[in-house]
Amino acid sequence: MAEFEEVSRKSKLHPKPTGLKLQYGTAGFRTTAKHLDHVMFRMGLLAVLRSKKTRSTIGVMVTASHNPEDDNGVKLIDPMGEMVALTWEEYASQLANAEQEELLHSLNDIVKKETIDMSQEARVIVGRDTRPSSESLSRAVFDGVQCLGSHFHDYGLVTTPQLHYMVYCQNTQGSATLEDYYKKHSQAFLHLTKNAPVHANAQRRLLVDGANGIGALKLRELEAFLQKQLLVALFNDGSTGKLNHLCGADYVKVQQKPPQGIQMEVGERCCSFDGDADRIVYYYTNSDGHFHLLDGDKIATLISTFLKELITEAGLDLQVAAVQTAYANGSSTRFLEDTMKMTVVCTKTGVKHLHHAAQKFDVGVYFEANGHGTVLFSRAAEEQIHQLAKSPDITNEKKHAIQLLDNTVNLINQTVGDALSDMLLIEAVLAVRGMGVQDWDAMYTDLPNRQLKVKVADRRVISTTDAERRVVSPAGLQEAIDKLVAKYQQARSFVRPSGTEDVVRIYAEADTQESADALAHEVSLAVYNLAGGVGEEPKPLKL
Ligand SMILES: CC(=O)N[C@H]1[C@@H](OP(=O)(O)O)O[C@H](CO)[C@@H](O)[C@@H]1O
Ligand SMILES: [Mg+2]
Repeated sequence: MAEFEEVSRKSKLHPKPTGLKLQYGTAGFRTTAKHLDHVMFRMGLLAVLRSKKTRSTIGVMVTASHNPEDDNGVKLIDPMGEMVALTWEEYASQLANAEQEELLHSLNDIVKKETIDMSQEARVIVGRDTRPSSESLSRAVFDGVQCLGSHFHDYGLVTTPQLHYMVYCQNTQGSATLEDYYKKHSQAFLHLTKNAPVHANAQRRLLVDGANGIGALKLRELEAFLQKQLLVALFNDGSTGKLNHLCGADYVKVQQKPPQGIQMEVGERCCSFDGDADRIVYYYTNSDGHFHLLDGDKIATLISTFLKELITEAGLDLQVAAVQTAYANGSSTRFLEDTMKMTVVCTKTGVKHLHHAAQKFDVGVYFEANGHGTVLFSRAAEEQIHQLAKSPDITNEKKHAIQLLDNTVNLINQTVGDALSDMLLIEAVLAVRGMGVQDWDAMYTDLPNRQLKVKVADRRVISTTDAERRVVSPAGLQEAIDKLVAKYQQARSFVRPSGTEDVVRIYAEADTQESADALAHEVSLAVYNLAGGVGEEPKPLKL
């Protein structure tokens, strides 16, 4: 095709290392930054095709989220701000893996399969995180877009959820600025909190660990819109430390300890973002120095309880459901089902699965235990809420509830989990309900748990079923896990191959930390022995 002449020329400037194979994984491509230039160029090309196909603006985000600073990655964003459709993930892998001389063929193949009208206009928007490699990698994306004769707009440094939101706005309102994003979310926050009770616990400042990343920069920008209604003390703002190094949401969740670089007093409310600010976890230490983590499960519980109460108070008939993965703490599932009488759905790991499951309800609250999540309102539910909020003839009590609910809808970034918007929502709920972080923590007590990783020769030998909660192959592994679990009280364990790292993940929970650690270790030995472990045999954990 004539359109591809320029691609042929330019692609030589972005050569693919021969033989390198990459997969569009759970959250896009992710690997060491030096292997990604050709991938970025090609994702620029693919974004143009996707834009032509959908006749909409498509987003390309350059980030590797919580990975180390030297890694990078790229995620594609579909027209309504959601993650790119599954078939296009496959095209992405196909295009990224085509050897240099196969590139045009591969491109043509996608054009044919998708019957793309190449004369259709395309528009691509691009954003990036603060990694040193991100700027030049985003230039490779621009090159890809331009050599198919298309336009791009560079949003520069933005969080992943901000770019998702920009894509959504471009395709619904025709324009989008970061200022719109800050105004919309901060106004909803201010409306929600303006009449909140003055409560000693809720008044204190919030300590934020910015993971030395983009979230820190963008929090500073957001702060200017908050009229001092939220006092933020920002740590790990990127001025000295390394991105995600000994800090950030992933570190805090997996290590179950505070990040370095934060100065927290007993009982102070703290939170951590991850490297692209699409995850958040909260924590505090109590007077005996004990660290308390309030992860995605606790966040989901706080938010769904709040929404459910407001919906009831407003007299609306809307079903609130929670969507979790197997990593959700068993106590949270029990609390939601038994105490809150809510429908709880369990999906496979990866937010796209949770997002799709949440779309099936009037109000779907979805969170991964690691702190990535948001709330989805069906179009009809949102419409009902907005209409009732405008209605003049309702009681004062209902009016109060519906206005809170209406502002809550406006505060939520429904396109994807968003650390900034989730943070404002949590802060608003705590303020409105006059709750401190300990009150929130006391809603239920987490079962002690442990996550481990085991390296095996080929993690694909492990296949799972029942939303990854049971192993199908290799033979005997599930039976071994069942036997080990039966030795402990309130125990649960499962294993699955990671979608982002070359490891098998082990999860265990039980009535005590000792039991959870012992179970996790025994299950990792079973994996090592039955699924082709490599390297040293897993050792017991030292407490
Ligand atoms: C246990 C865990 O936290 N897994 C993470 C991790 O996936 P794995 O497939 O487990 O590597 O990265 C995903 C992308 O960020 C995230 O969606 C998921 O929750
Ligand atoms: Mg992230």
